[in-house]
Amino acid sequence: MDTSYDAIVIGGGSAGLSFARHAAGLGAKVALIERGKLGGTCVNRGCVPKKMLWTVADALWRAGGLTRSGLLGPTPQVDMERLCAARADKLQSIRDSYRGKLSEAGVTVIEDEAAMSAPGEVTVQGEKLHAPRIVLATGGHPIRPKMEGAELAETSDDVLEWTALPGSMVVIGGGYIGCEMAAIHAALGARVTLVTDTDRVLTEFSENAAKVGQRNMQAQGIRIIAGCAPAALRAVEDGLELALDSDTTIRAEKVVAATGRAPNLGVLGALQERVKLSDKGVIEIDECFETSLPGLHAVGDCADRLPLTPVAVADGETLARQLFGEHRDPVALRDVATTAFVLPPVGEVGQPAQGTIFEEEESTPLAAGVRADGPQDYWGLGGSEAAVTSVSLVGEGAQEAVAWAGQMLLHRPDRARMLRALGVHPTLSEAPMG
Ligand SMILES: Cc1cc2nc3c(=O)[nH]c(=O)nc-3n(C[C@H](O)[C@H](O)[C@H](O)COP(=O)(O)OP(=O)(O)OC[C@H]3O[C@@H](n4cnc5c(N)ncnc54)[C@H](O)[C@@H]3O)c2cc1C
Ligand SMILES: NC(=O)c1ccc[n+]([C@@H]2O[C@H](COP(=O)([O-])OP(=O)(O)OC[C@H]3O[C@@H](n4cnc5c(N)ncnc54)[C@H](O)[C@@H]3O)[C@@H](O)[C@H]2O)c1
Repeated sequence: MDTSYDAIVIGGGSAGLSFARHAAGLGAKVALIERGKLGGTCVNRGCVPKKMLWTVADALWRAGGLTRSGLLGPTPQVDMERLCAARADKLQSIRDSYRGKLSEAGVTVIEDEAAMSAPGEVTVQGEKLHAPRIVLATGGHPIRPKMEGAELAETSDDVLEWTALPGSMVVIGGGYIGCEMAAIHAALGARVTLVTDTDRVLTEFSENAAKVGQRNMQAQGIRIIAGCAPAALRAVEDGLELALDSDTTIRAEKVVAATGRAPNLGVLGALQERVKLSDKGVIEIDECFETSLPGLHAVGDCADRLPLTPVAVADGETLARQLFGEHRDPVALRDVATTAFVLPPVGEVGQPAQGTIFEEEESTPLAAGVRADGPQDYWGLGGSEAAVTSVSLVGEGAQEAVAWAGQMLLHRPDRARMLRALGVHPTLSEAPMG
């Protein structure tokens, strides 16, 4: 094994893969070290398997809502064996494609656990490797709530490997993961309760969009208990019992903790003392993704950016260009579009905290896919008449539309200019034009 490189990247997820391929493409000699499966969280236990489940859940949910509009026939059933096989094939094909791209780019891939042994030095498989630039792209892991019996709860890592669907489940946490897991499994037929310690779900989104999202989840049959941090979890004969307080308990087959994630920092060993963390507990970085330890960079979920795949991928490429090509500024986080895959999705881009200048709730049922019992749609524009700075959407297709809305926001349009583009009728896009 070669022991000297221009850069060593630890972690083969979205950020690490992007850095390695781009740095090697710019002529650098790069080693990538991954202890698990190539592709990391997004490919193996995040976005991709989640979206596969969501797609099946969405189809069932749509079909259910269309019976009153005349869609009849046998109710579709989920065959978990087929779904798991399709998932395994899909994930393997993505991993294979990454492996091919790394090999084409000339990246040395080492599949084992890496540890930093000194600045500029990484130990793997008993060998010491050296590089003037070490890049941490180690991602994160789910954290459990502080309560008695928390170890009995499963996490999104487990849920995305389930081979059978539960009849009932409690989800703790009302963030992206909690809401997505709740909406998907409710559509797949489980009786779902979501318990969160905040006063509403999806607090990362603007209040009114999130409230519409929450009402849609309730309309799906999900029981939402807000403002509550459960006290204890214990095993009972037919499943689990979650104590909300001293008097109230809920029983369910499965309990899922979706109470946040923390960065994987074990790789730092004794060097951790020299690497500054932000208030959020992730690695603090400067404009060049450099940590407080010179020559050590961090990208993706372990760093203080936004824990989203497109950001991890863009930051990996930006750092590669900064180190081995021409300087490029990191993408501005204010312009990153995002979506919670509930039913229908809640999407947002920009800075909604700057105030709302236009809102419409419950647009025509036609826009909601001709469902007689259509869920509520929502359209919100934020900013000022002179400069629209955010778009919030709830409705079918919001996950696609919000990205294009983000393209418009890059040009900082005034409201009149933004509304000059007509929406397509009958779709979610036409609401703010009317
Ligand atoms: C359930 C779920 C759903 C999600 N859905 C979406 C979505 O729809 N859209 C979206 O944009 N984002 C989504 N995300 C977030 C997205 O998955 C992450 O932002 C992204 O995967 C982060 O990539 P990363 O490269 O920083 O980290 P990771 O993908 O976590 O990669 C880090 C890698 O480092 C490896 N590693 C760690 N320590 C070591 C070590 N010491 N030695 C060697 N290797 C090591 C790990 O094995 C891992 O493979 C989701 C996340 C979850 C959990
Ligand atoms: N669709 C997507 O793009 C997508 C999907 C999944 C995850 N992600 C990314 O992953 C990140 C992590 O997601 P997440 O949902 O794990 O974390 P999160 O921090 O967004 O949500 C955690 C939720 O759990 C609640 N909570 C924490 N402790 C609790 C307790 N003891 N009792 C009750 N509630 C409690 C919090 O108030 C919060 O609502 C997100 O910020 C997001 O960037 C993105």
